[in-house]
Amino acid sequence: MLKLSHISKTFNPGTVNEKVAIQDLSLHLEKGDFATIIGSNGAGKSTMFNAICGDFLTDSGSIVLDGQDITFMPQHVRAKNIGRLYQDPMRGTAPGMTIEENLALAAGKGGWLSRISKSDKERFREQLALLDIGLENRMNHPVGLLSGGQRQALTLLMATMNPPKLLLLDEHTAALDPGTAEKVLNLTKRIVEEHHLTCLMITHNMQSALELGNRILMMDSGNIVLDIKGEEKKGLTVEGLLDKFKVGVGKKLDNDRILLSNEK
Ligand SMILES: Nc1ncnc2c1ncn2[C@@H]1O[C@H](COP(=O)(O)OP(=O)(O)OP(=O)(O)O)[C@@H](O)[C@H]1O
Repeated sequence: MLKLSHISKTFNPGTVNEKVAIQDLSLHLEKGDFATIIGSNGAGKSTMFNAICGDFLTDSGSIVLDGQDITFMPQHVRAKNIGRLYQDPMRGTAPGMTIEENLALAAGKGGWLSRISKSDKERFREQLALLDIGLENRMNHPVGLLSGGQRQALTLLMATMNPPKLLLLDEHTAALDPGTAEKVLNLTKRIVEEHHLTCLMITHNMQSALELGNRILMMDSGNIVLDIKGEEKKGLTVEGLLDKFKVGVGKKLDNDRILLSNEK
């Protein structure tokens, strides 16, 4: 479903601010793969997502999504097949518009909000009810009034309403309190399974990295240094995961958000 072949990206080349963010990175995701990604600060995790989404063109390598070479495809065209959630719950929804209007946009009704039919409304209500956070009774409320967790749940629903070929989750629960984060993670798991989505999820939470998905990718210095799946993933503990990183990379996983979250 996704094939990154030898992609590289250096920011500000030839200047004092030159930074090699991605270096000869290759990754092959099968349809339905759900890989969690962990790595040190500045390892290139978000940059890899930006490269996939077409925020910039990579310096070298190719990106193939579902058999189609998208290496030079403009960002807005790729966006039709790629859903993305960010850490900031304020991104991905229009705060001044109602829940119903936001859903209509996600459903592809464009600017024609007057086209929301009775059956659309019913469908939206049913989908919101599945989130199980009471949003189905607040369809006419502006999204700006929702809490961070409610907004992330809604963004997740919107990003997967027309199931994307690839779902990219960039620490999408990091800004939420632990209880809400767990709810949104459970919801993520359910939606990904229901639609058999191919998904990449960056997280600093080692436990989530272990519990969700079928693969764990570890990144360091602009590359994927470990790809853990199958038998190797089964029964792995947080300590075991951190040990693997230390042995594989030759240093401790160094991420300030892991330290702040009181994990090892
Ligand atoms: N647009 C840019 N211009 C210059 N440097 C950039 C740009 N985007 C990213 N970088 C640099 O590239 C490196 C990789 O950044 P990236 O955000 O991908 O790391 P990350 O693994 O997501 O880190 P974190 O866990 O801290 O979010 C960093 O050194 C970062 O400062």
